[in-house]
Amino acid sequence: MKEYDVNQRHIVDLKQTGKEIALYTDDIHVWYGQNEAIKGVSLAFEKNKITSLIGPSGCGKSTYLRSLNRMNDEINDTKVTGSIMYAETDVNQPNIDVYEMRKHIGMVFQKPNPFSKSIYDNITFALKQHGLKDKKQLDEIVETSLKQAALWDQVKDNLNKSALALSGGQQQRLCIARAIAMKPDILLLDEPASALDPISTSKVEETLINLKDDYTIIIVTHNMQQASRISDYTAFFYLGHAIEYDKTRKIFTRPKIQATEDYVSGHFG
Ligand SMILES: Nc1ncnc2c1ncn2[C@@H]1O[C@H](COP(=O)(O)OP(=O)(O)OP(=O)(O)O)[C@@H](O)[C@H]1O
Repeated sequence: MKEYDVNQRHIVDLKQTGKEIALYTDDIHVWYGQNEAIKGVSLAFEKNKITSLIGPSGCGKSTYLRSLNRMNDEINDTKVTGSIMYAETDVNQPNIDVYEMRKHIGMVFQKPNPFSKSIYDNITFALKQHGLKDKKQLDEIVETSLKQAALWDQVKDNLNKSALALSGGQQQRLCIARAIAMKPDILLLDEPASALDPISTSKVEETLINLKDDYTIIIVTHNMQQASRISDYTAFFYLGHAIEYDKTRKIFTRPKIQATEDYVSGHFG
């Protein structure tokens, strides 16, 4: 089994297959002050597929994920270098309208974070901020997004109820509905099911599998079963590098790198 090559540029692997790429990063580095948390990650994400980012705690998965729609901009003393190519644009350039870009690259966080508003308002808030006023159109988007997030049947008669009265799993699916209401191309999810019970987790997983027809999904997960159940591709992160990237099946059955094998088989450390 091979040792890892920290300079491996996985975008080449996917580009060679001729698949349609929704987003790729080229040599991304992220610093928090003097601490370099991401040390040159080049990965590509195939359109309408789910890619899982896995790896031990502190290896940089969330940092990398957050860099993809510039959420690290919100953290003081953070520097991100390298390119993040989306629709032929490098979204890591300073002149990018981050607010506009996040309409295309949406995010769902680990802990469900609905606004303290009604279910309906949670979904329409950002749309209204972006200037959409037409009630009929807003109603339609609320219905479609909740259906896509597999929540419509449970809440359709209570759209004015507070989102905070929903269960944790329902709140997370509402957050997914809120993200997809903006019709992003790419959905970033940072351990979206880690705070949920097994039944809610499996509902969120089902939702994600169904969403892949319309979205490209990139998910950070600590749950190996989850990665193997839902994702088409998996990238293994280690000490700030993406040291192995492949079809999920291969990562879990025939990884090329010893550290990946140790991690996925639970013999890490
Ligand atoms: N807001 C921050 N400010 C300073 N350092 C940070 C910040 N967020 C993360 N780091 C550091 O960056 C490194 C990578 O952290 P990150 O959270 O990206 O890893 P992770 O793989 O997602 O971990 P986990 O699986 O535990 O969530 C760690 O050394 C962490 O301490």
